[in-house]
Amino acid sequence: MQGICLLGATGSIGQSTLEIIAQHPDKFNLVCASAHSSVDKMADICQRFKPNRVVMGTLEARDELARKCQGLDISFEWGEDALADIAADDDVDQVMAAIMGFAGLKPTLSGIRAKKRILLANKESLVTAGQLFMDEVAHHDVLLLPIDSEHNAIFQSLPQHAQGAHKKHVEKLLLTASGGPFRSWSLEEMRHVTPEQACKHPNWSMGQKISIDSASLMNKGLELIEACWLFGVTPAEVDVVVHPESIVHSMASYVDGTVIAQMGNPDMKIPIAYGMTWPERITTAVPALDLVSVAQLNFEAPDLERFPNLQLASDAWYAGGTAMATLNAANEVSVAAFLEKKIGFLDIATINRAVLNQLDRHAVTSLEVVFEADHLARQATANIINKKGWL
Ligand SMILES: NC(=O)C1=CN([C@@H]2O[C@H](COP(=O)(O)OP(=O)(O)OC[C@H]3O[C@@H](n4cnc5c(N)ncnc54)[C@H](OP(=O)(O)O)[C@@H]3O)[C@@H](O)[C@H]2O)C=CC1
Ligand SMILES: CC(=O)[C@@H](O)[C@H](O)COP(=O)(O)O
Ligand SMILES: [Mn+2]
Repeated sequence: MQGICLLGATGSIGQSTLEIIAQHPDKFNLVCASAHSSVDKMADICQRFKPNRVVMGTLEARDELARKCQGLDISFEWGEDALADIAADDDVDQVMAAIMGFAGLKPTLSGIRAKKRILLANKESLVTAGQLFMDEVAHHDVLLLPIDSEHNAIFQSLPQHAQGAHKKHVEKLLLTASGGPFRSWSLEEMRHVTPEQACKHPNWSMGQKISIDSASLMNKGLELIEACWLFGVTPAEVDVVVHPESIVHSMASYVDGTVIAQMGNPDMKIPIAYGMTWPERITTAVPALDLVSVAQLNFEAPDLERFPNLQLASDAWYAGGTAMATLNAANEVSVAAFLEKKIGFLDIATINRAVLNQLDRHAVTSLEVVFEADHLARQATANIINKKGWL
């Protein structure tokens, strides 16, 4: 029986993980769970799964949850320290890192330091603190399994004994991108899109932030950096390929001309279950892929002029140091501003570029340096957004 700590239990990845746990009660036990403010959703989780410990983002949310769950033998906690503590809980074997954004970094590091199996959905933690993150993984000899569908696909497409930094015979990684809801839209058409339109991903049902990132191709930019850290490559060794059907989840291209791909219906329960049971596999209740009904798989090159975020991510990688934390923070703030209808869709990339160019880059010598870069970039982004006529 594997004890699970589910960070971000009320989100999209959280819900899919709970489905896998519910399908296999003989294999998994929800020991700890967290959410930020979704009290009602968390109350349902508590009633259904009866974890030992639950952490909410604020004291108010914790108190409200505790009131709703009276009679349940659960420790109700709140705040950052408690979040880091549940990831290191003695009864936990695996930590599913599924918090949205930079807020996922500290608790994920806590799970690594406690030598738990890490199921990494939260790409922002690896993007912002990549070298430190991977050093901690190596230092604590931790099993890090990528849950992000593309990275999970690459992991499955690499030779069995060539994970991590070793990529014997592998020439390139082929990272697929759906292209998002505006794949074929002109810049003029994208100028006035609403958050509702941008959140309508053609193939995946996901949280708001990652849905906007998919629409602006910042998700692919973050994933490019994520792939570099996970598999020990540079952006020059990763080709982004737009594949509107999201059936091929990514590929590894070998020196002899072989390309190995992982395919499946677009449902996150597949990579989640894979991570939870690797090197074994279990059933997921996801329908088998019917290639005859899919009929066509299309591929095209990404358009960096209409989707400049992808180029910005590559630039940030090559700039190195805190540049990636800066870009990520700028993007988190600009996406939130777009969702609040304070800025337009195309402004996201314009602001991201301005912040990346404006702030100094520093070597990442400690976690504090990353947090400082994140803080400064959030401030700079908010200043740009609040400044009238910033364009
Ligand atoms: N959804 C998907 O299919 C995929 C997601 N990912 C990655 O997984 C992560 C989660 O994505 P997704 O599930 O879509 O996101 P959601 O927005 O659906 O869920 C986010 C979860 O994080 C919690 N949360 C939000 N802000 C904070 C915070 N400041 N502190 C603590 N907890 C917080 C939320 O709690 P509350 O509900 O209370 O707000 C919720 O439980 C992201 O990093 C995303 O990029 C990667 C691949 C695919
Ligand atoms: C499910 C998943 O992993 C998402 O990151 C998904 O890949 C988003 O799709 P695109 O960013 O390719 O549109
Ligand atoms: Mn992905």
